[in-house]
Amino acid sequence: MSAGGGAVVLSVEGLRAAYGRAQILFGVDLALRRGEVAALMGRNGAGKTTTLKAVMGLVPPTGGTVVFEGRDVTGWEPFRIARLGLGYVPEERRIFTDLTVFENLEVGRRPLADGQAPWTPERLFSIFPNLAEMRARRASAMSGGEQQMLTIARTLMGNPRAVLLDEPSEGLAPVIVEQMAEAVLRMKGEGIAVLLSEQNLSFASAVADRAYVIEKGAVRYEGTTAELEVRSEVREAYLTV
Ligand SMILES: Nc1ncnc2c1ncn2[C@@H]1O[C@H](COP(=O)(O)OP(=O)(O)OP(=O)(O)O)[C@@H](O)[C@H]1O
Repeated sequence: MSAGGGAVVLSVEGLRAAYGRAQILFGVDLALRRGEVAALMGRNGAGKTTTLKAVMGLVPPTGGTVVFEGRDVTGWEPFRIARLGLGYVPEERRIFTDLTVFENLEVGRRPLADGQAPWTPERLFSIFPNLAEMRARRASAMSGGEQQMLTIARTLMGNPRAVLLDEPSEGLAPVIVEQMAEAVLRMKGEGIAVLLSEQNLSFASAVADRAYVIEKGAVRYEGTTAELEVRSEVREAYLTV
């Protein structure tokens, strides 16, 4: 599938996945271009999380292809895909609660790919200023939203070129949602391509250039988030409850 614009970093074609006998994805097509933020939208149970997991190899694809930076990684083990430079931040937080913010970041450090400026805790603190203020704090003493930011920051310590973010705004207080949006935009500013799953159109519009709307395991609509704002019939069909 051609996405137009910049070079395609991640290309997903006809992706199928199932949990046992329950088929969930029926051929998902999407592309993420270099340096863009794209939103994967859809109602609860539409298949957003399953799409991200199937891309990452956490759920084995039963059909279709996942190509990352020109390499067919379909069904590879997740750690191998991550090593190629595709980061993944699940909905549930993955941090060490007994470690401080700074220590959690250090634990995430990975050797970098050729020619990339490596992330350091100091560089990350400029993207996540709220984490800078609590660098010596144990993660167990942080709010859920702060832990979510730390999870993202720790993923960046692995120097990914693209990141999959599963529902980054879910369950966060409005002020933290704003900080999260700023952090996503700063990631984009650093040249990292981001594919995030999202139910909330206002968050998606704030951060994403384009949106894919998924329902019953297939993409039903693709367009800019600005277009989605005015296409009420699409929102009513696939987004509003
Ligand atoms: N481990 C699992 N075993 C069986 N079915 C599952 C499993 N995980 C998810 N499902 C089912 O797959 C479908 C898609 O779920 P998925 O989590 O991908 O949706 P989603 O769009 O991310 O929604 P949500 O916003 O609720 O996370 C749902 O019907 C869900 O019940």
